[in-house]
Amino acid sequence: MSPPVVQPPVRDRLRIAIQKNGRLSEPARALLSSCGLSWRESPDRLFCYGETAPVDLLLVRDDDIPGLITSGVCDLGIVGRNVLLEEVSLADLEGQPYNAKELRALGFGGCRLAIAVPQAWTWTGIEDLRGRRIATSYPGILQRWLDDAGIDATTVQLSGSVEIAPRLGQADVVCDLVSSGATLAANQLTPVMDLMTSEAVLVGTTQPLDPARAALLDMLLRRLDGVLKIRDSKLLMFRAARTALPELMSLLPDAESPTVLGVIEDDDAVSLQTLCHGVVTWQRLEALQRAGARGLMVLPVERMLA
Ligand SMILES: Nc1ncnc2c1ncn2[C@@H]1O[C@H](COP(=O)(O)OP(=O)(O)OP(=O)(O)O)[C@@H](O)[C@H]1O
Ligand SMILES: O=P(O)(O)OC[C@H]1O[C@H](OP(=O)(O)OP(=O)(O)O)[C@H](O)[C@@H]1O
Ligand SMILES: [Mg+2]
Repeated sequence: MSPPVVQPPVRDRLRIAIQKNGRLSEPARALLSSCGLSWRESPDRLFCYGETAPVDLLLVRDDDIPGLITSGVCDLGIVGRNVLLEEVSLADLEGQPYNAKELRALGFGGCRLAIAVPQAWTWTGIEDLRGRRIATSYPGILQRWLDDAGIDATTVQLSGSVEIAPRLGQADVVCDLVSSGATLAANQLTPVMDLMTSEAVLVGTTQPLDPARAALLDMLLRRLDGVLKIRDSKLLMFRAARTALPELMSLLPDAESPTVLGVIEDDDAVSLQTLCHGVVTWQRLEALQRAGARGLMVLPVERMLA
């Protein structure tokens, strides 16, 4: 007799997969903490039980995150867009649909996936890749990009240290992640074309969630939107002559709905407060001061709910 099929119990807690060790681990945790989540560490440090909300964390290799979501083991994940797009591309090349998608871009882990060629080459354009061997850890993204461009080339799949492949004679060029460009330069390579720009993204399933988890996801997205919106925002306050307002406003193109208040016993003066979404540098403050602003104050914004 075959063993009975055991259905997994219905989960009423949300489960988020993040990278265990690596570039995205700390910023991902910090972002979720700033959404009011906290966890109890388990002895194995692989599963963290949500304390302030029924939202648990799973700590894994980043490559495993998309699969954990498509298989329904986790509801959400934080991973580089490059990793998600690779899985989407591989499914697409096989004519399969993919049931996970990017829900939010998170503004950290920025890098790009680029083609880089030996510095000795004179690069004339994408046609130069025809018939070449390209080393990469992203065969799916690369293949789709080559197909779109109608270029026939050979992919040499490597899981790391891709930049060394041309020097070892394994490949002619590389297709790898670039941030500062230091690794390429150290290997005498020059970036010539970008396939994509990447940053950490929140990934979720395209399948409907049960009502309990759907409500938790809604709550998390609302908090996340509030955090992302104000992350680089500051509350700016100053006083000025009423007549100086037009010039001052022209210096604040990123100011959101400024509030202008009257000043007691000075009809010609106003007090202004506004949310600035760009970075408020000393140079900006000095420009405002030259235009007549006085008593300038820049205040951090801790939370915002639309
Ligand atoms: N040099 C870089 N600068 C900025 N972001 C990067 C850089 N390299 C990679 N990233 C981004 O950070 C993500 C994680 O990079 P990391 O090197 O930690 O991954 P990994 O070695 O594959 O980790 P894991 O052990 O979890 O598999 C990448 O998928 C990419 O989105
Ligand atoms: O442009 P740069 O700032 O030099 O960064 C790019 C390098 O960073 C990543 O490698 P990582 O350091 O994670 O090593 P690995 O991929 O071999 O694990 C990426 O794979 C590149 O090799
Ligand atoms: Mg990885």
